Amino acid sequence: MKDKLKIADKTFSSRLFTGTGKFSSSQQMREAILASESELVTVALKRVELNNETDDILLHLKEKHINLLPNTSGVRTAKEAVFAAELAREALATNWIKLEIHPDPKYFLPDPIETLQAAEELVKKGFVVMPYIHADPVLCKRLEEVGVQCVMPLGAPIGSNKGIRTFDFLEIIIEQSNVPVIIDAGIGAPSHAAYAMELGADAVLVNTAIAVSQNPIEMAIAFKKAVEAGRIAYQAKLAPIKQHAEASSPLTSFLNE
Ligand SMILES: CC(=O)[C@@H](O)[C@H](O)COP(=O)(O)O
Repeated sequence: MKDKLKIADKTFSSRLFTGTGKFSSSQQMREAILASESELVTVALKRVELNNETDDILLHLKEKHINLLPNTSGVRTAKEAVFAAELAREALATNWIKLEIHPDPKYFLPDPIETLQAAEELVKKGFVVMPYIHADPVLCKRLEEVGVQCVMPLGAPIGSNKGIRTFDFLEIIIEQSNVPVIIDAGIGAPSHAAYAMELGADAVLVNTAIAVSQNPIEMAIAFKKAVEAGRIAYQAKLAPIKQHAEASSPLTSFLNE
């Protein structure tokens, strides 16, 4: 029995969210996403033809269980992000928006000031805001205060596949958060995703590691299983880490007899 994740008015059975970039074809993207059993799939507004019902990407994602999550990737300011979100709401009939403001072309690191400003405005306009941010516990609290529905701190830079490099700060964010924490970006292997879930993340978002794999469908299945395993381990509570060795079976009574 899988436990469910609730964000705003939606409930998810899968805690693996996926992206749509970097696949070698739309058909391959579709097959990998179906194999992942992901129910929340992010699409870059700049990549889809919003007013075209036959847009290739949208057409390949037309499934009852798939919720599309438009993202604002490509915008540089809060003003541009709000404009992009409004366009997406009108064209895709969803008030959900993944807020991404990363003007820096080398590391794509999110701009915290523009993100907070845009989040506040979008919440006031009735959006369910899912902000992509650095693993900054203070910013997470500020975003929560303005009414975002979750936070999406990065594990490592987008597309770097480096894994959970922000570990210490993610732990604080998870400890303090009153909204779901979704670890986004830089997750390069199923083991990274399992680790994120063992830490107590509510979900993870993975794109590059699945899309650029030599076999994206098999990799999507591996990520699905890793996320499930990590979640079960988190719920079962991991054994505490000890500084010294501790025998796994009792030695004393055997030696004393
Ligand atoms: C913020 C952003 O763009 C990420 O959601 C990205 O789509 C996923 O990151 P990876 O490509 O590193 O998995």
